[in-house]
Amino acid sequence: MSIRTSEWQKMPVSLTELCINTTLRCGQSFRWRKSAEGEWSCALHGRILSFRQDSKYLHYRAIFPSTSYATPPPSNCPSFAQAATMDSDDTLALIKHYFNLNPDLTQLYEQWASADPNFKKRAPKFAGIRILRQDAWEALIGFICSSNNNISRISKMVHSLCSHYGPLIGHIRDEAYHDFPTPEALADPRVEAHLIKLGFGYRAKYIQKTAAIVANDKGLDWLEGLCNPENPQFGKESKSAGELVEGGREGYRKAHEELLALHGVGPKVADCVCLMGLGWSESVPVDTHVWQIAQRDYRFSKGRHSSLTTATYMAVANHFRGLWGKQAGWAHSVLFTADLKAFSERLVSNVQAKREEIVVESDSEPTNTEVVQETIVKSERAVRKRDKRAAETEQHQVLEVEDKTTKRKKRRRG
Ligand SMILES: Nc1nc2[nH]c(O)nc2c(=O)[nH]1
Repeated sequence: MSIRTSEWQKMPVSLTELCINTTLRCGQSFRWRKSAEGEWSCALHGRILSFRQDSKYLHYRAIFPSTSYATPPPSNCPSFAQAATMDSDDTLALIKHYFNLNPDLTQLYEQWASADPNFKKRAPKFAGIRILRQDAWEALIGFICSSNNNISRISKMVHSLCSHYGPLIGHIRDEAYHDFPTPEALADPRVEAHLIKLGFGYRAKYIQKTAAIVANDKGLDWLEGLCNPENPQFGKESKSAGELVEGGREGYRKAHEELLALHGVGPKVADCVCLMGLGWSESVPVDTHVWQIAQRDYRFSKGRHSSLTTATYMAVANHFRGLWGKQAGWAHSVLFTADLKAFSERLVSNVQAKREEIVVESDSEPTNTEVVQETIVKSERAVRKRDKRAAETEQHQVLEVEDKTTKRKKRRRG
């Protein structure tokens, strides 16, 4: 496959408004790869996008496959449906959309800091953390992979999904870049067994079943129709508001509720999809980090909210919405990112807040507490039972492997 590479271009943007080193690796999108030369790359909407950043500019380049694809691009692929050629290059529009560059982050920071003394104290100054506007489908599958998982393992899983099931776009320095797979590509019943072999555990079934619902039953338009009408998907800006879900709090609630019906989607996963894939900026995903922040800094450790039940999940999210306003999801991601171990030394808060000893490491295997908390907040009993059985099966498989390995070692030792 031959490729066509555009020249490097640049657009002015300050690090306070956007920092790609933070935004691309803080647990929102799991597909960006950074080269030894400091270049970030990912296949997006039928091209490979690459970025470098300095204090004044975001430098970008797009690599397009030539018109002769090894396999024809699927017309139903969210990325390919609007894939551009170099001749109709919409790369700048895609970048502005993807990085969600309209909201003024400096102004938002001031608003959050004046409403919330804890935000003022803890938030890293000039961090440039923005909420990405990802394709709804990619966000849905990425966050199904995220359940009881850490960022580096989620990234490996998503990379594996793309390289096995996504269309090949091209290579950079011999490294292959695939776009995100279509719902149809993941809906085949054989996908589940293959993903189990690839190490997805109980998430394999969720991915295949959710893909089958989207591909065969509800359709991608249904999923994309759950978007905030103020923040439609890339290339769908012209859709009339009547065809989309209503805006405001009701629209967000409806989108959240509909997502909960899918396999592998609990309240936290649904909120991540609402925030990062559907443009509902008031959505606040309450995971272990956010729950610990709420306990440590917002008096959620005592009384009726001492454990993360569904009611507590709602109370925490509503508390933050009341405090931070319409873009509460953006504010949450600043504190969430500052709490990740990978960032805790690099992002220094206003008062150089010393790290707490009990930081949950995002890049380590989930602790029992994390697993239990994610299970508790599943809203339906049936979902809870199904999850537990699946998790136990995975645990059994792990134990079986460990058991066999121990026996083998013992035998070798004689
Ligand atoms: N509350 C949040 N949970 C997350 N998990 C994940 O992978 N990313 C996030 C996030 O931004 N917020």
